[in-house]
Amino acid sequence: MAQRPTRRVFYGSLVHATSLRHIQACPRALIGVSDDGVIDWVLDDVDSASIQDAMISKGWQIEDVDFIELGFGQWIMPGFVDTHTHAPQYPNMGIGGQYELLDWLKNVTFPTEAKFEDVEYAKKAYTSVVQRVLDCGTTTCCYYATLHLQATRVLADICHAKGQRAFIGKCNMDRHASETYQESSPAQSLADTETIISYIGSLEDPLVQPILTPRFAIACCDDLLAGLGTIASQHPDMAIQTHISENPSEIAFTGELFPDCDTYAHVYDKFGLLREKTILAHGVHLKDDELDLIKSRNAGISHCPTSNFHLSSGIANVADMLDRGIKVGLGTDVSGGYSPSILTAIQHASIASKVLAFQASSPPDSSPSSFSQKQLPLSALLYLATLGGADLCGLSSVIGTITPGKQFDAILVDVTKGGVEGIWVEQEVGEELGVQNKARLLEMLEKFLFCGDSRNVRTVWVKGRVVGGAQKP
Ligand SMILES: O=c1[nH]c(=O)c2nc[nH]c2[nH]1
Ligand SMILES: [Zn+2]
Repeated sequence: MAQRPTRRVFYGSLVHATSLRHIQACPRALIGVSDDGVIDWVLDDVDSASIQDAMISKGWQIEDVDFIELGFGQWIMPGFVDTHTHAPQYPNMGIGGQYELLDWLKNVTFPTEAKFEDVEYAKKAYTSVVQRVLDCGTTTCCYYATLHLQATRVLADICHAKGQRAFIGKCNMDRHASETYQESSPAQSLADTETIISYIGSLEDPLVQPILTPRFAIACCDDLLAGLGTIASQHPDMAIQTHISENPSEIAFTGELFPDCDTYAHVYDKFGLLREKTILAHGVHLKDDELDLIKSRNAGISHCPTSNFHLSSGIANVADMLDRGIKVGLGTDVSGGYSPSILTAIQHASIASKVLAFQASSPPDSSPSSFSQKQLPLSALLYLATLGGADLCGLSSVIGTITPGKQFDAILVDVTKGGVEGIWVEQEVGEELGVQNKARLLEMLEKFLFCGDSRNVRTVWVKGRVVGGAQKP
């Protein structure tokens, strides 16, 4: 029996942000994806009559491939990268907004996370969390788990089985949490960290990687942070995630606990935890010298605007970070944030930048290369949600754009009525998408980013494998 072809060719629109300032919109692209999930070639503007010839020019025959033709109002774009979320907090989404951070942790979050001691509960909860995140179009996700070793294994197993690209972190937290939800000692925390690193390695899945996860400086004693610094030095390529400078009371308490450190960022630096692939969530109140330090260490920020608004933390000055050349990605930060979708983070990142712009006391920098005191353009929003997030995680050569040699982590978006009932886009009589109307494609993209939801995310691929979406083929 003839083998089913697994090479795929897509014909239709392609949209991606290749930099903070540039969106490439190709209304009639032809994309060849190899059977190993790697993008083999991309042709920018192909007339429908020339498809066969174009494929032959790449050495591909139409009979040997799955050929997928997109309709009007549909396009391929890179999957989203969520650079900061808490898998065990999904049961709490939408509640607790009356609190600020430290009370919210005590009253809402720690009691919920404590339930993940029960492995059966973890299996049920994490199975639905990971599928929900995938269906939102998030192909790469940086997950905080809880402090529990077994439940963290479960989260890694589920990402592995479902095919999500994921960073999985067992939380380190040996103080200032609660009697029933706190690790017993730094030694225990470090031993469990070594165990989870080995366990995730044993899955032999390049998509699923461990990430060191000191919860935040308040929750880790000096010995624990020092031990994590040692583990980090033994694994120079491993990613690290933590929280920084989210809320004034948190910053003040951190200062009391680490009187020898000039700033919050210096605490992590002192213990060797500030380096390339260190993902610092929030960074709402960072000072100049901290930003300099973060930049000099090549670490970056996960901007979590939904959470920053919901827990009344403040507004992170992303434009300033970008002007300084600091890496920035977006994070949903569920359940400080109340949405699992990066689309919501995009919308709130836009609002946050507008609020800062209209509150600014001086006129914006007139240089076109500066983002400061200006609203973030669509290109920057899309970049943060895709390639910027990938860069923060050390994956910019692997994912984040639809480029030959990268892996096909992508979503098929549909903003037509055929996709979902509602608003959306009507094709005008005689209207075709071609090079002459890229603007129409960009308008549809904008509509999706600001009013879309998971119903518009029709299919989701990670490394060429279908892993989610509203209408999986
Ligand atoms: O938004 C946050 N969510 C958390 O779970 C957390 N823990 C420490 N600091 C935190 N901030
Ligand atoms: Zn968080």
